Amino acid sequence: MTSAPYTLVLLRHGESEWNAKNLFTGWVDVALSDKGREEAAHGGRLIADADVLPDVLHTSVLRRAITTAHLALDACDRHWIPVRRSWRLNERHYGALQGKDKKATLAEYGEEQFMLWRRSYDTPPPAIADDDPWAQTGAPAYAELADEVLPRTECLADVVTRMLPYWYDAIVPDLRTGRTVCVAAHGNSLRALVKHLDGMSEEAVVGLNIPTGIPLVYRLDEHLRPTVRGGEYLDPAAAADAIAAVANQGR
Ligand SMILES: O=C(O)[C@@H](CO)OP(=O)(O)O
Repeated sequence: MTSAPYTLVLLRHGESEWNAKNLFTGWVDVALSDKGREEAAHGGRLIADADVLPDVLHTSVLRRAITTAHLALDACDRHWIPVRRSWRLNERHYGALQGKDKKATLAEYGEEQFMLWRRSYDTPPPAIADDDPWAQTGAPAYAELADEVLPRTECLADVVTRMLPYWYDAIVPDLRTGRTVCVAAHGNSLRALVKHLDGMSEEAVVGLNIPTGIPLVYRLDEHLRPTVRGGEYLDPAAAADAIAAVANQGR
């Protein structure tokens, strides 16, 4: 059997208020719904039951990931572990689609364009205008980001490019010390990370969806390659249902 010295726990935030309303969210800083808070605490109980207690936490700077991590870690008595946050783990910036209804967007632009924007690897949605109410221009959370680095839209390829430096510079060093690392992030930033871990092609990642609130555990070998491709969901049956629900959003 391949030895697996490193353990990585990926956690997509629980359902957000905008997931519940079926709105494109991206960098808009929405809260968890009550169901999302429940999912987060349940995720923490799954982590405790599977005995993959995190030693260190990395989150995005968006409250739905931060709150999810807090509730999950509280539920498994790991609320006290050190934490680092980075915009590099944020959800994909959804450009001018932020705040738009998914169903209405599908009806207006048709299946092909809708899926190109949602899941194609390298087609970003139209850029958001700086004076759009859902733009992040001037937001204090990004005050340290140079204006030309602050995204106005992103495709998944852009997320891979901005996420990987954080993987190598912040997460990998924690794994290498033998700590169990929890990464609390988002559907598309975790798709970018899973693509990297599993060595997925650009074509294959189009079909990858990550469910909310169900921990996904990767055991990694000495080269940081997964011992099980795709990792292992701590509740595989619930994950399968939730993956189908994410894939069908807008319909
Ligand atoms: O709206 C978003 O930011 C994301 C995640 O909720 O949606 P999608 O799954 O459509 O990429």
